[in-house]
Amino acid sequence: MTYVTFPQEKSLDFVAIGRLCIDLNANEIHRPMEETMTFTKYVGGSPANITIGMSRLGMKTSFIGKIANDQMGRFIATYLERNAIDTSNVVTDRTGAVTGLAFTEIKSPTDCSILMYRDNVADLKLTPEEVQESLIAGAKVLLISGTALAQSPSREAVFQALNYAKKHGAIIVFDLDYRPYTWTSPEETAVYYNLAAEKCDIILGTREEFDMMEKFEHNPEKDDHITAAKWFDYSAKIVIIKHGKDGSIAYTPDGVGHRAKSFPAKVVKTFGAGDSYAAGFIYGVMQGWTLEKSMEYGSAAACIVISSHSCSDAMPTAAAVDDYIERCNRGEITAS
Ligand SMILES: Nc1ncnc2c1ncn2[C@@H]1O[C@H](COP(=O)(O)OP(=O)(O)OP(=O)(O)O)[C@@H](O)[C@H]1O
Ligand SMILES: O=C(O)C[C@@H](O)[C@H](O)C(=O)CO
Repeated sequence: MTYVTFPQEKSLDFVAIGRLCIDLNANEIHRPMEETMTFTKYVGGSPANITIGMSRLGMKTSFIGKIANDQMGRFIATYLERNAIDTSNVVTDRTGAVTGLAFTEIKSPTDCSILMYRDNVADLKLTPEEVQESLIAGAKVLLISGTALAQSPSREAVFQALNYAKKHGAIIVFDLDYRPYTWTSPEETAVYYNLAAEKCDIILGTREEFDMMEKFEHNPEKDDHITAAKWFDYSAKIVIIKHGKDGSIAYTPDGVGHRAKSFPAKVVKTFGAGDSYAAGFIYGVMQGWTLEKSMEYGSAAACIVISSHSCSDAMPTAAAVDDYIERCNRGEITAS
């Protein structure tokens, strides 16, 4: 059964809008940040990571965002270009804004956290006038990510991108990607997330992220079916609710909850799971695969990333995901 039909006549497979920043991942793992002395620098930001994942899987990709006019900004642009991502709508800030930094603390495979430096960041300064309509008009998929809704003018830029996507028939994917740091109140967060979600075809989030969106709803049991059902009255055709290592469920308007098996992983750290899962899943549905197969592919991509030190740099190719699934099926990979 096909739940989403992609506009095949468009030449660009995928464009994302939002955060481009830097991850500084602790080299000395299994210790707190206070005792961590060295870090490795990677491109970061959830929508950037997903775009890198899509490009590694062989899709034609582009990014809409804003970078700082400094060495970090240039590092990001160069990395995207080296990964075959079109940067024609990556704008350079001229106001002295800086690159967002995410320092990651890896205390154990299950105890990881992120310390964010996000004051005056360039990515939140993208304006609606800077979003190129022609780019979105030529894309099969537009992905938005919740963090870009946290402040103006980036918030308006995302809504403008949504208007263009609706006008030109791109499939819209919303990765909730809720990071509390840049929001001022839970009420503001819930209102803007809900307004954006109404326009989206595929919504992906963790149970906790959907709880945040349900601030003004009645769902005391945190029932996934109730959560998903609301969105089918708007534009949604697929709502995925993720439950960490317990896997994810994709709900569809026919009331079915699709589940896929998850895979074992030798976990180094948990962050990046959601981004690689999103890339693998979107790639799968764009190939016309079943939701179950697409989710399986996302889960395997996630396992590869959480078994690695980085998020962006560890995004796998299609051959690497196929190989991981085959090795799991042969029993060659066990959980850590
Ligand atoms: N420990 C694990 N072992 C195997 N697979 C995992 C594990 N953790 C996550 N996954 C896979 O990754 C998918 C997404 O993970 P999760 O629900 O943690 O997303 P997330 O919270 O958005 O991730 P992130 O930490 O990047 O924000 C899961 O549905 C599962 O398939
Ligand atoms: O959310 C961030 O900006 C940090 C990311 O760059 C990091 O790679 C991550 O958490 C992935 O989800």
